Amino acid sequence: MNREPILQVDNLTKLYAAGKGCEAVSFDLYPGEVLGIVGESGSGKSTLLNCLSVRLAPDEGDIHYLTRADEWVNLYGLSESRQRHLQRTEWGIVHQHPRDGLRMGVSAGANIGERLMATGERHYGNLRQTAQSWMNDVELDIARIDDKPTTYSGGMQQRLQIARNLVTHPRLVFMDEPTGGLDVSVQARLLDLLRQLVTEMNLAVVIVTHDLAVARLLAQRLIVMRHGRVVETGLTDQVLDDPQHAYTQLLVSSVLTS
Ligand SMILES: Nc1ncnc2c1ncn2[C@@H]1O[C@H](COP(=O)(O)OP(=O)(O)OP(=O)(O)O)[C@@H](O)[C@H]1O
Repeated sequence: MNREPILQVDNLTKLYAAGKGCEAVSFDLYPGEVLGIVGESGSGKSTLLNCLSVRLAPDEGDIHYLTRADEWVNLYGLSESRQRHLQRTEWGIVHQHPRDGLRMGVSAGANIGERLMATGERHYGNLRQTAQSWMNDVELDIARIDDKPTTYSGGMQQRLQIARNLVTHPRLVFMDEPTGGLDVSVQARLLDLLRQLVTEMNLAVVIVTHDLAVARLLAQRLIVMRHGRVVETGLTDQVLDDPQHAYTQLLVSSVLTS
C-alpha cells in the first residue's frame, strides 16, 4: 500500500446536540484502502460522511485531501466551485437511494455521459461508447441506454449510479449504505461487483453501513461509532473477530444472535 495518505481527517466535529452528530473524529485514508464506518442508527455515520464529502460544514476540525495534481488542499478552505469540481471529477458519491444520485429525467446514457463531460470530454461518439462500456461493466443491458432510470429496477438504478460515479475514474468514493434498500440476492451480486471494481480501480473508499457483513466483505479497516464518537478502530477482521470495546462486542454479538 502507498505510504502517503490521500485524506487526512483531524478532530472533525459536527454536533446537533450532545452525542448527536460526530465528535473529534481523526483518521488517515490511503489510496486503495476501503474504510468502513459502522454503528447503530443515530450514531453519526451519515453526519460524518456528509462532512467528509464537503456536503455539511463541520463545527471544528480539518480535512486535507491530496488532489490528482499531487497538491494537498484544506477542503473547507476551498471555494465552493472548487469543492463542487472535486466532487464531480475526482470523487464519487454513491447514495443509498439511487434517486438522490441519478438524474431521473434523462437517459441512462446521459447519466453516465454528463459526468464525463464535466471532465472535458465533448465528443458525442466517445461519450456514447464510454457509457456503453460502463453499462457493460456494471452488467446493464446496453440496449436500454436510451431508457430513463425511472424504468429501471432498484438494483439496476444502483448499478447505473455506480457507473455514473466511476466513469470519471475518481480517486476517492463515498458510499452511504450502497446496498441498503435492495433484496438480499440483488445485494450479494452488487457487493461482488463493487468489490471487483474497487480492487481493479484501486479506489480509496469510505463506506457507511450498519450491516457488518457488508463491512466485512468490502472494508479493510473499520471505525466503530457510538453517540457521535469513535469507540473502536482497527483492521476489519480484528475488530469483528476480537472486539475490544463493550459496544463493539454488543454490536457483533447482536448480529450473531439475530
Ligand atoms: N439536520 C439535523 N438536525 C438535527 N439533528 C440531526 C440532523 N441530522 C442528524 N441529526 C441527529 O444526529 C444524530 C446522528 O444522525 P446520523 O444521521 O448521522 O446517524 P446515522 O448513524 O447515519 O444513522 P442511520 O444509520 O439511521 O442513518 C441523530 O441523533 C440525528 O437525529
